[in-house]
Amino acid sequence: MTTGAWIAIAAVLAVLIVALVVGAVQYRRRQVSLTPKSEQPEALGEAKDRSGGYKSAGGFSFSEGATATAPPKPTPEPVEPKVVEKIPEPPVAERPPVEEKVAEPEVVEEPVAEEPVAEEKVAEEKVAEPEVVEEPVAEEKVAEPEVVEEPVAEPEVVEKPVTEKPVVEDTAPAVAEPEVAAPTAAAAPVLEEIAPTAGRLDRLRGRLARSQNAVGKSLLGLIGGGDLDDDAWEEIEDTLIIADLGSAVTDEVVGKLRTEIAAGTVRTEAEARAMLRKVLVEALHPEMDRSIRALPHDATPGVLLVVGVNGTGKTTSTGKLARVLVADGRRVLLGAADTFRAAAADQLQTWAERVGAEVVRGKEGADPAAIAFDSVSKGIETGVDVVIVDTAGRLHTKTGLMDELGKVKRVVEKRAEVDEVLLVLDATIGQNGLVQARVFAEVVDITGVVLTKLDGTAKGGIVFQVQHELGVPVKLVGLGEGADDLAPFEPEAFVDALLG
Ligand SMILES: Nc1nc2c(ncn2[C@@H]2O[C@H](COP(=O)(O)OP(=O)(O)OP(=O)(O)O)[C@@H](O)[C@H]2O)c(=O)[nH]1
Repeated sequence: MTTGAWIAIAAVLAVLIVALVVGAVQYRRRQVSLTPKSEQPEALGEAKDRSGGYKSAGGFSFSEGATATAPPKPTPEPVEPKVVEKIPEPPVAERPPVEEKVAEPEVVEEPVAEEPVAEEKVAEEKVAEPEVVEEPVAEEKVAEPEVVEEPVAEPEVVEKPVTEKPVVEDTAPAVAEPEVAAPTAAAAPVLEEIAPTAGRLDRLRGRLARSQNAVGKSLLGLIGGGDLDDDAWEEIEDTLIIADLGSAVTDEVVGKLRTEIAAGTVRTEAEARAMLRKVLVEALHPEMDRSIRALPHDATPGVLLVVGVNGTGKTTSTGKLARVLVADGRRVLLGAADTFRAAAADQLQTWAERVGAEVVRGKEGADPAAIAFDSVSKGIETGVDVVIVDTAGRLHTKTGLMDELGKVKRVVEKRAEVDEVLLVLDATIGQNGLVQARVFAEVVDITGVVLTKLDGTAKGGIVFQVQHELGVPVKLVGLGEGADDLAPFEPEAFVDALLG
């Protein structure tokens, strides 16, 4: 080979070596530049912020609790022994998926996982380790069927549990059953978009108007019709009674209307309308504080108890309220203390998952007070802004209710002050709702009322009566089965809807 040929080969080799070196350097650079990204993916940041993106402009009014209900108690450390015993022990197996932890670092699940089935431990221990989302045990199987029926309002909800809980293999030892954890572990929670909370009552007003402004129209027709004789006044009274205002409020309203008419200030239809509006708004006591005491204070979360008879819309209203709070940027924990119906906890859990709230639940039949206690304990431990406890509302006997509900409140107060006790009433049952309200009011200090199903009745007048009877404000109204069909109650807007 000639010298020239050698030189050519050497040159080619040199070029190859240089190319290899450059290639290696670039490859390493790429590796290095990828690392930091993988360590802090932006997506994670978003997932961690459960309420990010859901900020709302307002509409609902939240405040700090403090004075309304029973004054905070000293907080004795030891938990009631009974409570402890009933607390359902979470099977270690139920651990939530890894992604969940990523999305919600504060979530309690971690500690739970490390916990053996140490039920016999001391009370305090349990208190400190609320079992998040688990309930194996045979009883659950029995309750299975209910799960299927429950998700009336949210089809997707239903599917999860159903799919994951294949009619429980009757034989296997329930305790180890993984299906129990299914709903929790059920895939990465897809946070839903929450409808703007501002101006909700206005937006939902049509639903009220549809069913109720017949009342307003008839009143306007009578009052704006000129001279009012006794028959006309009687008809006005009947209209108000039929609309469920009750005799006391009806008397009050009619009395004021008579005074106004006698003063001769009402000469036109517009004036009649303005006068009627004023009298009805006054009867709704617009001066009452309707803010929801859900904000944290004194380093503890706001604590709300939601009470009411089963079927009135307690769980649904709890879920809707959680959505509003999350939309307001709050971290929410829901306590499924309605252990009377197996599906109720699943239902609540689904509501929570849809907005990224935490849940504390126990198995069916567990002591509601224990779950309520654990919920508040966990809420304090994880530093959430508000804990909402959905209670069971069996109304078998007044005594039973007294015992159960009274105990729930007492036990919760060992950990934190109860800021708000919301009584959920179904507007469609009219007078019966009032009877229920009286019973509950005797058991716990109701601080506010949530009137549901106002979209399905022409008897919105129950609002007047409930406030008059209980002396507490209607704070929220349910206007549909949709997840965001909950609105703050505003007397003026309500009367406007009534008058059409
Ligand atoms: N139309 C209408 N339906 C409502 C409203 N609020 C709740 N509901 C429906 O009422 C039914 C009962 O609601 P739940 O929340 O399960 O009632 P609950 O009081 O928790 O009953 P339990 O879970 O048995 O304790 C469900 O079908 C809800 O969708 C409302 O404002 N309007």
